[in-house]
Amino acid sequence: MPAQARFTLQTPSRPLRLFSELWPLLRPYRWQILLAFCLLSLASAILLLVPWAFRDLIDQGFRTDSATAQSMQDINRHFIFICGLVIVWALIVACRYFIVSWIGERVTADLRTLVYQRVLMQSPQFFETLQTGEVLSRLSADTTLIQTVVGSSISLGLRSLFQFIGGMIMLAITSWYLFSLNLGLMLLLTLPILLIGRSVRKLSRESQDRIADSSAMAGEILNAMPTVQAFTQEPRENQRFHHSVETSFHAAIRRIRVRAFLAAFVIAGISAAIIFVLWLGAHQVTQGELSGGELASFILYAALVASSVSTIAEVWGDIMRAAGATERLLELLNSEPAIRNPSAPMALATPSTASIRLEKVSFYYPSKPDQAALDQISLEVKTGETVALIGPSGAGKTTLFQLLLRFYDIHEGSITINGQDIRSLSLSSLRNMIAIVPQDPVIFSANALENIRYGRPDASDEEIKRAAQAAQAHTFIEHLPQGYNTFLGERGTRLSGGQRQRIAIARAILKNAPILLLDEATSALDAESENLVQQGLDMAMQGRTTLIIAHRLATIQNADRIVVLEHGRIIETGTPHELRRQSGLYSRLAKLQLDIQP
Ligand SMILES: Nc1ncnc2c1ncn2[C@@H]1O[C@H](COP(=O)(O)OP(=O)(O)OP(=O)(O)O)[C@@H](O)[C@H]1O
Repeated sequence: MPAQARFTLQTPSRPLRLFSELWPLLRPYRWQILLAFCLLSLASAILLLVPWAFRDLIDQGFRTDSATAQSMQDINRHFIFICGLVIVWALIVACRYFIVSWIGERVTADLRTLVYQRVLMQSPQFFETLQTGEVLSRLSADTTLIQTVVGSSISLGLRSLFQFIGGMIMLAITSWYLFSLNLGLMLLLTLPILLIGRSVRKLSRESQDRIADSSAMAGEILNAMPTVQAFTQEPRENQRFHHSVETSFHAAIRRIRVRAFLAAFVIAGISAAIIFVLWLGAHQVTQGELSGGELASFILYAALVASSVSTIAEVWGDIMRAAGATERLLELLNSEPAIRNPSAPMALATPSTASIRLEKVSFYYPSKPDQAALDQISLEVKTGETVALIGPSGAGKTTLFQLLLRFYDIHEGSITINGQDIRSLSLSSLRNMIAIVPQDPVIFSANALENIRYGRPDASDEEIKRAAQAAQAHTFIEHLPQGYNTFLGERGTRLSGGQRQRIAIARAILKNAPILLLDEATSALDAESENLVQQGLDMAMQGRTTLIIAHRLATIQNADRIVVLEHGRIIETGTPHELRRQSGLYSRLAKLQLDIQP
């Protein structure tokens, strides 16, 4: 998919702003966050005490003038104190690690659920521009990045920040002169680090986008394997995927190169500054301006500060990377569905019966704004009536079904069910009134029982079997290796086209909705099964308002009325008998299809 066609939405681009947008996700765990923060502060404080204890150990414990039993005891006491500090520190670190990782996992799980919920709310228009593979990549790769940051990098960064601040304070206490020199040099280094960090973020978003591209491509091809193999396009698809993977590799390498440079810059710059300051410190000791213990603790604090800075730089890179991922997830999370529930939905007037009325309906697909898919369509279908829609391919028959289900909103006119505009009903009550057998039925990777139950989740096994019998699916299901418990394979790959259609019909019959939409429901059946299924459908249609799309006219001879569509307009309407007598499209088709003598 070309980059410009990808679904995009304006989101704030500053990393900290992005994280503040994540705050609603973190808020439920604020007590855990507070606890982690306390443990973090405590661990950092303890770590900062260690060089202090060493200073005392060197300056008091190693005094050459008093190698007595007393000084040995002092040394032992100092060592026991340091050991105790380290053990407490280790325990606190373990607790903090557990809590912070827990928060990371929890927030990621919540984020995945939220994004998925949001995606399921979207109308078909959304999926025309965003490939499923890309959504999957955002759900897995992007959320994993955020998990890394929330579950480890932030705590690492905070710990380093505490150590950095604490270390700087201790440096200042130990030797103000050396400290101010150190600080000046470090400030000089900050600006370039921030600038490089910014470019890491841009490159990171780029790299995640390229990964999503290749996932989207793989998703599409894996769904179309039989076609790929039938056209022997495997080498081409391999090549295309290879190219896409290479592009994402190069995008990742560009990011890694900048990060590597950032790491080298930080380590070299900070170390050089510290070595320079230590060199000055060593001179001070020889001149008696600083004690040996003070220089030793200064060295330890400086090492602590240096390692904190390099961790902060590393974490900053991670945060920039995750900011790119957050941006992409927020796009999904903030995307408003094109079709929304009305703010105050009307209750259904009569939920068990339905009459449909279309008045001067015009509709343009969003991707074809200049070409009307339906043009000034007016049609009334009374309760219990069966109306067949026929017409050449592309006439707008399926579109009409999509509009009844409110997958898209019309541009002109109105669609009412029982006199209520469908835009005033909640999406669920509207769609609960309609059972559809689509052109290309979907079979889920579950057994036959569960696949039919999709029509009505609370249906009993008995009801499911009755629906299957009505749809002429019972016999073939019974002959499957484990009968109704047979796993039907992903997307029903273990079923024939006709069998898939019969499962879909059973599902629609089970739903028991007042409106039945059949989109070429029997097109994949042989004449004999078609006849049988037709009987099932005839039963299902009884008392229901039915719209049938059919190319084979033989299947709609019992319809109350036939509506002929062409180029999005109704060109003929009447009973099969009436239309036969006119010299329009229907009678021409009927001559071709129905009058053929064997
Ligand atoms: N999602 C879409 N985006 C843009 N245009 C679309 C979309 N779906 C259908 N169309 C266009 O709208 C017109 C009507 O399509 P529709 O699927 O309703 O035809 P149909 O009568 O059901 O055809 P068929 O008998 O082949 O199923 C066609 O020109 C088609 O190209």
